[in-house]
Formats: sequence, C-alpha cells, structure tokens
Amino acid sequence: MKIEVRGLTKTFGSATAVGGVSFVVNEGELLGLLGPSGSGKTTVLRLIAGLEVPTAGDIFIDGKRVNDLTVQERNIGFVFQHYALFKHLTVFDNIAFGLKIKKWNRRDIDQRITELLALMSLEGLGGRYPHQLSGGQRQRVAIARALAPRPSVLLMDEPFGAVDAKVRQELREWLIRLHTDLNVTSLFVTHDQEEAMEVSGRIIVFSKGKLEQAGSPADVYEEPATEFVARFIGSMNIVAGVVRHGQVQVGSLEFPAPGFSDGQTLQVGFRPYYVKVAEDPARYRQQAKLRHIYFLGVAYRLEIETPDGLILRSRMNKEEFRRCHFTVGQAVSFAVTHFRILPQEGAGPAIEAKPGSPIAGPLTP
Ligand SMILES: Nc1ncnc2c1ncn2[C@@H]1O[C@H](COP(=O)(O)OP(=O)(O)OP(=O)(O)O)[C@@H](O)[C@H]1O
Repeated sequence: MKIEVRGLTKTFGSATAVGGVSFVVNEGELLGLLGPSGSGKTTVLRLIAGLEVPTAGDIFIDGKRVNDLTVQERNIGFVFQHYALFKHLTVFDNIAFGLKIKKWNRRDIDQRITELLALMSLEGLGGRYPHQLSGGQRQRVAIARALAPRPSVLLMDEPFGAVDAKVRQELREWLIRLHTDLNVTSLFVTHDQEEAMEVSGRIIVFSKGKLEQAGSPADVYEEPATEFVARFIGSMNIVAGVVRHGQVQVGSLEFPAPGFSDGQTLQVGFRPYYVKVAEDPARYRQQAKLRHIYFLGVAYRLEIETPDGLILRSRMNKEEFRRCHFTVGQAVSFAVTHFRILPQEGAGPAIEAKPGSPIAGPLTP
C-alpha cells in the first residue's frame, strides 16, 4: 500500500527533528531513507508507525489519513536496529507474538510460522532462543516477526546496524530477494550510503530534518540536487571559484557557467572518475603532481596537486592503471570531463554540464 506524508513536522521542545517533509512511498516500493545521524530519519519512521504524534502534517496509508489511528490500527510491521527479540521466547514464539495478540487460532499460527521460517531460511530453528542464533539469523527473525501479521507496510530502522560487515552484505542481498518475492511497501532507514544505493529502488536523502533529494540511486549519485547530497553520497571533488566572463575560475581551471553574473562565487563538483590523468604532460592541458596512489581493490585512486595547490582525486580502473607507469611525485597532465555547478545552500537545483564538455582544457586524442 502507498504511504504518503505531507508537511510532516515534529518538534521536541524548541528543537525541530522533522521540518515540513513531504514524500511518497509507492505501492510495492523499497525506499531507503538516508541521512547522517540526527537528521530525523528515525523520527519520520516513528511518526508513520504511530509511535510519535506529529506536531503538524498528515500521514496517509493507501489514501487514508492515519494520524488519529493507533499503532495497532495502522497495521504496520516495524523492525528496530537492535534485534529487540524477546530473550525468554523461542524463535517460534517471537514470530507468533503479534499473531497471538491478534487472536489468530493455533492452526493458522503454525501454518504462518512454517511459511515464514522457510521464507527467511530459518527452517529447523523455531525451537531456539535468540542467544542461540547468529546476528544475521536474529535479524531475520525480527523481520519475520514484523511480517507475520501481514502488515500493509514494513518500516525498518537501521535493520542491519548491529551485525558485522560480511553478514550485513548477506542481509542486504537477502532483503532485496525477500522484497522481490513479497512486494510489501517498505521504508528502511540507513546512514550508510552504499547500503541505501544497493538496496533501494529509490532513495530519500535527509539532512537536519529536511528532505534534500528524492530519486533513484543513479539520480542522487550522478545528479546531486544540493551541495549536501554531493558531499554525502560517494566521493566528489568540490572546488569554489569566482565567475569571470561566464566561467568559474579556480586557479588555472575554468568551468563554463552560462547565466551566472561576474563576481559570483560558485561551487563546482566533479566525481573522481571524471578527472582523467595521464603520464604524458602534453596529453591534457592541465598540469599537476601525483601525490598519492591508493589501491581500492577494484580500482585505483590517484591524488594530484595542481600548481595552485588544489588537491583533486581521480579514479582509474585497474586495466587503465596497469597500462600507465605512475610513480608518486611525478608530473602528470589532467582534464576534468564532466562537472556540475552546485547550488548554494537554500538556492535552486544544481546545474549540470553536458557530458563530455571539455571544461578544463580539451581532451586531446
Ligand atoms: N524523544 C525525543 N526528545 C527530544 N529530542 C529528540 C527525541 N527523539 C529525537 N530527538 C532529536 O531529534 C533529532 C532527530 O533524531 P532522529 O533519531 O530522528 O535522527 P536519526 O536521523 O534517526 O539519527 P540516528 O541515525 O542517529 O538514529 C535529533 O536531534 C534528536 O536528538
């Protein structure tokens, strides 16, 4: 079922945890709510679940305003960061908990739990207690418990926050498969941008109780709408310069900025893979010194310094890197092949340079 929030606001005393937020989670969608610690993500989830009362704004589930409904009446499944399983109850009884409250009969409970244990790859573990499970298994039990009463929507707050990196990766892949099988409208909170990008069909980026951007993982990565999103998602070179004759000038770098007036200071962002670096000083127009080479496993990151003291990051795939014979300290040439002019805080959207626009000197063949 679709979730819609309009102008959702929550203040605690004089502090605004969530400030006038509107968004939609479409039917069957798996949407990631991403933001740094304290940005208001948990509060949004708790408001939708009915665990907090909004200061202002409305919440709709399947088109029906639910502000005045109790937690139980909203029929929402909720998964918390820490397993929050009942320690004294078996896996079976943990999953059955909500069903017993809803007075399901024994046969239906048994049937539902057998179904869920299979779905969660937990067969044979119904009789165990939480302390006899791995972290990943415990979290799957928590999700099974939330799904047991067939909720109309599933809310998950940092569902994989308490497990190690390897299990976390397995759980992400497992959640994607589960969601593909069940198609329950799901909203999950994370502060981990990689997790949000990998798991979500769409991402909402949050900062200081406000929605910064909503879009597909590719949208928010490739076309950050604000400086905050540009800095928060992935790695981005961000430089600032003053507009002169329609170009933002940053030392010897020039970025076309049509429509901006002379004297205006603008920030320009470009991903490391749009910084092309060559050993041949004549290959590109810009000159720099290679400061560091970092091996990233799947690629290399080069850190270069321009004669003006600007430090930029470049990313190069392994094959390309192996064809070159870089040594730290050597002179290199470089070009920036794609960039975005980032909006100032509170200003309009980012302006994108056309792919391949040669803004730091033309790419010589
Ligand atoms: N019950 C409360 N009373 C007072 N302030 C609160 C309460 N709950 C949350 N806050 C404040 O509201 C802001 C948003 O908190 P929230 O937990 O929603 O953020 P978050 O993005 O989920 O952070 P995290 O990732 O650390 O859980 C924070 O500044 C927090 O201190």
